[in-house]
Amino acid sequence: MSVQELSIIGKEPPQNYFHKGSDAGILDASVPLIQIPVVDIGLLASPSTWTHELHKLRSALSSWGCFQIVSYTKPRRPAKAQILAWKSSTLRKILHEFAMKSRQINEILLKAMARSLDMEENCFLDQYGERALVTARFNFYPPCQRPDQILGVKPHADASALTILLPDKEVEGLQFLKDKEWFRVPIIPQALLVNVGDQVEIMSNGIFKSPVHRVVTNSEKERITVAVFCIPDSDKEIKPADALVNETRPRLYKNVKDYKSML
Ligand SMILES: O=C(O)CCC(=O)C(=O)O
Ligand SMILES: [Fe+2]
Repeated sequence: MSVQELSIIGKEPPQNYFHKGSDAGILDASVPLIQIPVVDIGLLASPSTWTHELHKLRSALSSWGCFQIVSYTKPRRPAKAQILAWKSSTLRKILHEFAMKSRQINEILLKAMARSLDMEENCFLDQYGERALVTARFNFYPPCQRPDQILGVKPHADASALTILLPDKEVEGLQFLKDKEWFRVPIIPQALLVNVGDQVEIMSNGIFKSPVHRVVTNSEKERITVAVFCIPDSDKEIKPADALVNETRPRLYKNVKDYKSML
């Protein structure tokens, strides 16, 4: 029987679902809120508006490794793809549009991240390659009777370059680890959550952190999220950008290739 079915009939999940880490038995859904900025992706598009957003981006990524994005400032003309996304009705079409949009967001953000470190804007994107992969994972967390002992997802860091998460509109659950403490992500309507994955940590020579995160469960409500993993071309060598290696900041990572399958 699946955990979803067990949850419906009110039974506990098998033992391997019980959290056994150092904070086992005290899983806390009410940890402090994360202090990360909301970046307006529309403002990242032009030199006249990007300075403040780049500053926020750099500080969020070097401390937390994540931030939220919104698009309050609309592009001058809505892209055709955007209009299509509203109108299309089948999951296949919507998912395709979402993947395409995620690819664009990934590109805009990798350029902005390079600029925020005063580097040439294609520094990260060039490593990314032409045959990059966008994979989406649907996460369904059924209500769980033992939220104090059972995690939805165990602590991990993502193997992607960037991860773009479409959070649940009503139910919190995602938490990030910083300085050995857990912080929860609030629900911000219309926002996407972006976190750095291991491969951007490598490219940035450790300046941007790939944060450890986990998902706690809820006793009453189910939670659904879609995680989009942006993954570099498996033929491309990923390495710390030359401009970020110097005498004061030695190279911290070896070159990696097809990193996702190395794990
Ligand atoms: O569901 C979430 O909030 C996050 C899921 C996650 O971390 C993952 O799929 O890698
Ligand atoms: Fe994750």
